[in-house]
Amino acid sequence: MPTAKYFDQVPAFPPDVPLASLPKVSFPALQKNSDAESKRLFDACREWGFFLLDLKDSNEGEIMLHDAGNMFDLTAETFALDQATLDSYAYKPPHDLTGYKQKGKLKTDDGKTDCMELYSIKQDDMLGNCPPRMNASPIESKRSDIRRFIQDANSVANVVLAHLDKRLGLQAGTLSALSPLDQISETSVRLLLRQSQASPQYNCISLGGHTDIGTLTILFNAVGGLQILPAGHENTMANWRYVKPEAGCAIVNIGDTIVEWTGGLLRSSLHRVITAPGDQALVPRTSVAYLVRPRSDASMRRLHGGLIPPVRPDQEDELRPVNEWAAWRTTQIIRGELKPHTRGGGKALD
Ligand SMILES: O=C(O)CCC(=O)C(=O)O
Ligand SMILES: [Fe+2]
Repeated sequence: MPTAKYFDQVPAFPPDVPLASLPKVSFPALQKNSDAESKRLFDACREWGFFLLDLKDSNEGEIMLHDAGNMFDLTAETFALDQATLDSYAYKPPHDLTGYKQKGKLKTDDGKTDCMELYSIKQDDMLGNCPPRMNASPIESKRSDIRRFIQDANSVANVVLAHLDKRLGLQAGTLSALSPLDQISETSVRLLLRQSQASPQYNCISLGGHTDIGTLTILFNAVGGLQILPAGHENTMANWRYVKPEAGCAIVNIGDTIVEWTGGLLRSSLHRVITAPGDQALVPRTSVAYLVRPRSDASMRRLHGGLIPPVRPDQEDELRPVNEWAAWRTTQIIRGELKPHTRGGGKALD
């Protein structure tokens, strides 16, 4: 998450909860093109589909952490608005996910409903790639901070994508060219709030199990509650593992789109948010996510080259445009016709 300042404001993460042993990848080492760090990144994307990205000791990384702090402050300001005002910016699923989602709109794995408030901000709106939308007032007044967060998060994402290009044996720049800042996409900044609980219900699912639909996600949080279901494990309460947020680190995860593009080589892991552990449940839980989606004219078709296995004669190539595929998948999940599960992590070509 952001800087240590935000960790100092919340109770400590308890020592006695089951943790996902996520690899921690050094951003400055990736910037210096360390081959060992690049390999660790790739292995993490295949095994877990998740890793901690340590942004400290890098100028660009420290700026990113500062930007994320601004987004934390924006999250607090936005959700402090009264309910009627927030409701006037309500999102319109499945095609327009920009705006406010109140709690209780989504089904969780246990048949109940979620308790997470979300506000999605459209990248194209902030960058001027589309006619401006009217957002809640704290967002309107912080357009330049949001723009800076987007630009810096996009640069961080591109460092990660460049290493994935290299490890996959794709031509340099292949993945970043599929989500450039100057082209229309569904990329968004998502502000999330789980309110505090006076008498915590530790088994309460705040946001149901899902995989992220896009390319990759850069997530910042200071309070725990994010959990991953490790690959090969049945979806039972006992099998989920907490991710422990660390000061100076972002949490990065691979989305379904890269799984499709790589023929299942990289993993998109099932994750969810549950009540924060220990005393952390007593304070509001804020998170900020930069959700990278491909440019709207891209397709879900498998990429060619390098380690990516070609489509076999018994397989059907996925040819749908990215947004059509995303709307189809979102609708299927909302209707309960598809149960999200971990995807990818398959074998590479030798
Ligand atoms: O709040 C979190 O830690 C995770 C949120 C998440 O998974 C999402 O927004 O897709
Ligand atoms: Fe997610």
